[in-house]
Amino acid sequence: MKLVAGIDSSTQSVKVVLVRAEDGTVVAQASAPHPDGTECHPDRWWEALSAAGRDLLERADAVGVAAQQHGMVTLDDAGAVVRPAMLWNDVKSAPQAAALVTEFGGAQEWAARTGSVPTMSFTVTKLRWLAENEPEHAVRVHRVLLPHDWLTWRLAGGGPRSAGGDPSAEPATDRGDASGTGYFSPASGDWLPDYATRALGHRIELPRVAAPAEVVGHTPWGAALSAGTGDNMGAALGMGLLEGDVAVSIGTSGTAYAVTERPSADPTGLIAGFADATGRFLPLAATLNAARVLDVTARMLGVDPAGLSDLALKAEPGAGGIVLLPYLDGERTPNRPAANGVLRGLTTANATPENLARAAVEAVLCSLADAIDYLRQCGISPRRVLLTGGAAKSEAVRRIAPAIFGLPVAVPAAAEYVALGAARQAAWALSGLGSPPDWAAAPAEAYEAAATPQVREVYGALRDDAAAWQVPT
Ligand SMILES: Nc1ncnc2c1ncn2[C@@H]1O[C@H](COP(=O)(O)OP(=O)(O)O)[C@@H](O)[C@H]1O
Ligand SMILES: O=C(CO)[C@@H](O)[C@H](O)COP(=O)(O)O
Repeated sequence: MKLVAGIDSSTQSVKVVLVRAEDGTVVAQASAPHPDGTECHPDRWWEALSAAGRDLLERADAVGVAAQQHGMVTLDDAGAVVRPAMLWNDVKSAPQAAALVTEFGGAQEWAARTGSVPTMSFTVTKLRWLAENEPEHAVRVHRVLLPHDWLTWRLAGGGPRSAGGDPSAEPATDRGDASGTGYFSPASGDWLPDYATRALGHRIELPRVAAPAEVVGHTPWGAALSAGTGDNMGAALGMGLLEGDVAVSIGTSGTAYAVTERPSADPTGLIAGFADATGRFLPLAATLNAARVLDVTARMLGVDPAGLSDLALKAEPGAGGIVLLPYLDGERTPNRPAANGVLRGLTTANATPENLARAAVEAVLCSLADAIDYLRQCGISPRRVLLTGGAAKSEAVRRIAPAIFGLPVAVPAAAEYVALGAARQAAWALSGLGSPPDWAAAPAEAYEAAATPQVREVYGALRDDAAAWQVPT
């Protein structure tokens, strides 16, 4: 019996699953936390992976890594990390994003060339930030990798000699994760090296873009390494998204995405035109404020996640007139890097823990309902939503989601879908076959509810009221 391991190196933690290659049955799994923040030294990911993967990875015949997208891992000519990676949720490069859009021909041109109009999440904007703010680091950058590329390279023995690695090992990436850099064309599958050069100020080495089922190297114990991918592409492969399905993930980020046969190029920038991990495409809207909005609301109310859910379900739809705009740490979709959260409609009568909890759940879901609408504007017609991510464990989120989305919601059985997608890619690479192995779709719990468009209307009025969310400068 062949075993494959899948890794999800996400913002808050790393998860490792060991599964049977033939049918995807999980044999063992483990996780370890990552440090909090919007920058992280890649060595911390390696240490967490080493802790969680102990006793699992070495049992695998093949390993695949999926990881948080966009993070900028800078290496010098000896393969050493130049500075901590700037992550997708780091908003420092918002001014550089706006400048690059203008400098490289405007939003239409960016969408046509790269599939996306870059916000501060995209790697290219972080390159420009580095050039402008840390020239002493910028000048040392020889190679730029994404989090999953770097971890795959380390698993293949790559790394600086000081860490026992081989700096000359050739790194690889896949078209899914490459499409979040801002210097790659998802439609053609080629790097756009001039974009990276112009952003940073000098030419850099980029990883080879591997085919979806390629073996890109081997671990020291002989396991095959698949190309790996970004976490959202991993989840799409792990869940086996079908035509008509829109996946909504509520983790550190909120995402809504679908698998399509044709590339997308949205000049409004609301939809990122990513590639997927199978040779198709993954148009996606990503928000910065998702599960953490629920975390901080629970903390304010002095309850745990289950307590927040209980409170929210005791309140009526519309939270007694309280509405929360959840752009707590600036927002990416829509592009409002300087926004903060806004709570509107508090009265002495409605200011209860129940209504505050409900307002937080409705806020996160309304921002993701907007994301689903942006997908519709790109020609996607969702028939149901597959709800995943850490906050999909919340009963309130599950029960309120169909009312806010106006769509049936299916919650696949609790599992690490990003890590399972990485494992499925590894099993595919191991098989040498033309398509991913047929693993049975996970059973899903169905949730339906009467739509509450009035909740979205009140939310939409606050979202569109710039005077309310603009922070005075
Ligand atoms: N029962 C729950 N109710 C609400 N939120 C939850 C629950 N369980 C976990 N979460 C939240 O899920 C988030 C982590 O989700 P996850 O998808 O693992 O994140 P990421 O992949 O971005 O690191 C945390 O913010 C955590 O508080
Ligand atoms: O930036 C994006 C997608 O474009 C995020 O979805 C990241 O990929 C991080 O995801 P999580 O840590 O929330 O899983």
